Amino acid sequence: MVGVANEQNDPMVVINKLKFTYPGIDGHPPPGSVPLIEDFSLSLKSGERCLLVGANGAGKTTILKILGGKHMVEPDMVRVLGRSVFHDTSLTSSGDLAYLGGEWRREVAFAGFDVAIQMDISAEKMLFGVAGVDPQRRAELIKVLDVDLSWRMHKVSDGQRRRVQICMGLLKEFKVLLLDEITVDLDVLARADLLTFLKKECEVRGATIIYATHIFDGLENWPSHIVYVANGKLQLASTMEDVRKMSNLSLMVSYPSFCIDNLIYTCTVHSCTN
Ligand SMILES: Nc1ncnc2c1ncn2[C@@H]1O[C@H](COP(=O)(O)OP(=O)(O)OP(=O)(O)O)[C@@H](O)[C@H]1O
Repeated sequence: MVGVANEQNDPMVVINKLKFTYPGIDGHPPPGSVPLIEDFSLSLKSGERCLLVGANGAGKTTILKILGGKHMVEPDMVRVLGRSVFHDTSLTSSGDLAYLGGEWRREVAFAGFDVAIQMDISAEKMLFGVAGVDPQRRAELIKVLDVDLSWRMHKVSDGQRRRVQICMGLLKEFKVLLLDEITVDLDVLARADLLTFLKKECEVRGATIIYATHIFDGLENWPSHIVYVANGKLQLASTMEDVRKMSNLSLMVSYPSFCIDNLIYTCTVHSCTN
């Protein structure tokens, strides 16, 4: 039985031989189905930043959703801060575990803020309407994300709306943050500023971040770990170049020298169509 994490020493996130199959209409895995995720293990400590990479449909979002407590798995397969995320909802309601993904309304609600984004409301009202936030942190985030407080949410562009979303999702001091490609709508400068802020959150506050992305631009010095999620057989790599060769991801071709010291975990992720 795994206890509650002592954040100084214990891993913040532990995935232990994770196995997962999407349930069928009766709530159970269809007979004979191959698990989408199998034998996936990963452990991350305070301060670590993990990139989750892989082709479309590889299972990155599924893994983040499991980590965010949205899909039930055996309690010992996934622990965040020493607790089972699916069973211990205080992890998310307290803001210790935050999830920022593609769908605004749901993800923000999931992080504890149930706010309708498209209504006629100002960015200021949204960002100052969240209780229990350090005003200095809020001011820093507004600056980092270059949010204009007078923006009306029903009139802004997708990228501007996205900035407010991210700002909202980061207002509380999370311990573990799950990011499912949230930077697609951001321009290059905004993305770089955000990545710098997130790295600082890990280095200064000891937060742990898992970030699923296809965009490798500007990430050369960002991660401490890279996890490559792939269809089919067990994949093993020690550098991003290895990942590039195995995955044939065209985006990585532009970054052949992208390589860090501490790397790649192994896992088996099967495509649903296998
Ligand atoms: N609710 C669901 N029920 C059944 N199958 C699903 C469900 N959600 C996703 N899948 C399947 O699981 C597989 C992995 O999907 P997932 O969204 O985790 O991939 P991904 O790596 O995040 O892809 P992308 O890079 O395109 O976002 C896909 O084959 C997808 O069709």
